This record gives sequence, structure tokens and C-alpha cells, in this order.
Amino acid sequence: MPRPTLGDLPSKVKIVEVGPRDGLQNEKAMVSTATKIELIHRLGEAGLSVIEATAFVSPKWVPQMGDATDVMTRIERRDGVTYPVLTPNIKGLEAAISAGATEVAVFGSASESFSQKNINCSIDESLKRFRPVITAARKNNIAVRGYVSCVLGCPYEGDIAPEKVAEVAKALFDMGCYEVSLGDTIGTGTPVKAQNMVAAVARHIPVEKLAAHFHDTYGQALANLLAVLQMGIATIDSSVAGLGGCPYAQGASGNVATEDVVYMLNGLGIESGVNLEKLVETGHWICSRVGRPSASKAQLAISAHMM
Ligand SMILES: CC(C)(COP(=O)([O-])OP(=O)([O-])OC[C@H]1O[C@@H](n2cnc3c(N)ncnc32)[C@H](O)[C@@H]1OP(=O)([O-])[O-])[C@@H](O)C(=O)NCCC(=O)NCCSC(=O)C[C@@](C)(O)CC(=O)[O-]
Repeated sequence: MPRPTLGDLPSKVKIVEVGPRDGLQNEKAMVSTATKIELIHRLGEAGLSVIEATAFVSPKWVPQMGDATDVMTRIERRDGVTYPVLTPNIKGLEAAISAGATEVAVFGSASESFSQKNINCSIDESLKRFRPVITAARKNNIAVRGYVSCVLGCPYEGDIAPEKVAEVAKALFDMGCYEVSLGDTIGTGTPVKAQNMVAAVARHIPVEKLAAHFHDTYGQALANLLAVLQMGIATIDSSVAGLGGCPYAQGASGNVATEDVVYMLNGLGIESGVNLEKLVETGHWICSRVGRPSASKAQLAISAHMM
């Protein structure tokens, strides 16, 4: 019998923890600034080296992120940890710079309808708006990440062509984004679909510059992640306790839980630098703060052993 193999997997994965932003942006009850800050601190202690802290977006659109300046100016930054923030336009970028951000992210979409609902403009218009944001950020030595939403399906349009995803991703990369994160916003992807989409994007952008940002609405996120790890993706966005959902994608659940990702990576012998036990405690803590059960299977299983 040949030895079973999963192919060439990366030896190390960078996890981009998006819980404080993607995880909390959709909470109905306002989460206090103090809780957000403590969450960021706890995630840093658990070994996360990239923690997306907040979003400098219109508070009329996403009230939960209305305390972005407070969060960014009050967090205690750890050496070796970066705290990117979302900035959809120059206004957001200026506020982020004033609050001391050193990395920002612009966020576009491969779906026209989602672009309109999320940022109130067409895809073309969004790319025009991002260009000066990226240029100004880079002049200030601020690294810019790019997001593409709806890469495996759109809540309004259904299927999205991988070529469309590749086109938007390439535009962001060519404008100066150092990394492009591919968002399965509504979690409808399955492994081969995810691989086909990544293959289309990787024809234009080196695969090591891509990140997988998969939501777990249909329980497919880990399977999809494994499928794209096999293609060379080594950056994964995830959210502690699987918190979250997008305010402009009704019914979409949170990102894949960071605890589940770390458990899988540990089992595969892939280094992430994250202490699973501390992360589980953090997941337990934030769930008690926001009054919702954890969406992480690993957290539930490990917590049961700890009690
Ligand atoms: C892009 C806009 C601003 C356009 O919104 P708009 O209404 O077209 O913008 P506007 O320029 O007409 O401004 C409207 C008001 O917002 C203010 N404003 C304008 N910009 C800012 C700013 N940066 N910060 C603070 N305030 C701002 C502006 O000053 C004005 O205030 P008013 O004069 O009415 O008092 C709006 O649509 C917006 O903020 N959208 C953000 C939506 C959002 O945050 N969605 C969730 C994040 S994306 C996501 O979750 C997907 C992702 C990334 O995780 C990947 C995936 O899973 O797919």
C-alpha cells in the first residue's frame, strides 16, 4: 500500500486573526471598547502575530466599529505583532494613520451587487477609490492588504466566475497590495471549487501572496482550507470562536474558528506560533462577554477536558 499523503503542505502558516473586526462587526448589542481591547491583548498573548483590530468605516454603515480610533489608540502593541485595520477610502485612511495604524486593508468584491451593498459603489468605482488610498498609505510606509469578497459565491448573484475574482485580485495586487485575501463571504464553497478559484487567481498573482478567508456557513471551511494549503497558500484568516458574519451578507456565519484551524495545523505538523490552550481560554472568555456559544468544535472539546 503506498503511504497516504496530502501532497506538499507548507511547513509554516501565518494566521491573520480577524475576530476583533470581522468577528465583532456584526454583533447586534454594542461590545464595549474595553472588551475589544482586552480581546486584542489576549489574542496577542496566545501568539497571534497579525490581529485585525478594527475598521475605519462609516459608523452609519457599521455602528459596531464606531470606536475604531479609541481601540487603535488604546491597545498596547506587542513587539512582533501587527494590527491591520480596514480603510475603504481616504477618510478612513487618514483616521487610521492618526490613530497610529501601520497596516491597512482595502476591501473590494468580485460581485457587483455585493460591492454596491457593502461599499455603495460599483467594482470599477471601488478600484478607482482604492488607488489613492493605496498610494497614500505606501507613501506613509503603511503596508496595504487587499480583500476580494464573494470569491466562491454571492448572496445576491449566486455563482461568481473565478476569472472575475482573478481580475479584481490582480487589480488590487497591481495597485500595490502586498497580499490579497480571498473571501468566501457566505461560505458556500467546496474544496474543488476553492481550488479552481485559487488556480485562476494564481495565474496572475504568486500563490504565496494570497490568503484564504473562508467563512464556515456550510461547515466546509476546514476542508476548503486544506484544499488550498495543498496548492501553496500559507496565510489563513480566521476568527476566534468562529465569531462573526458580514452585515451585508444575511445569514452568513462567522469565519472559520481560529481554534479549529490551529488544531488542524498542529495535527498536520504545520507551525503557526499559536498556543492552542491560551486561544481556547480566549474563545471561552469572548463568548461569555458577547453572550453567544462558540462556533469552534475544538474549543468545545478542549474546554470539556479542561473542566
Ligand atoms: C465606504 C462607505 C464609507 C461609503 O458610504 P457612502 O454613504 O457612499 O459614503 P459617503 O462618502 O457619502 O459618506 C457618508 C457618510 O459617512 C462618512 N464616512 C465616509 N467614509 C467614512 C470613514 N471611512 N470613516 C468614518 N466615516 C466615514 C461621511 O463623512 C458621511 O458622513 P455624514 O456627512 O453623512 O455625516 C460605506 O459604504 C462604508 O463604510 N462601508 C463599510 C461596510 C463594511 O465595513 N462592511 C464590512 C467589512 S467588509 C467584510 O466584512 C468582508 C471581508 C473583508 O471580511 C471579506 C469577506 O468575508 O468577504
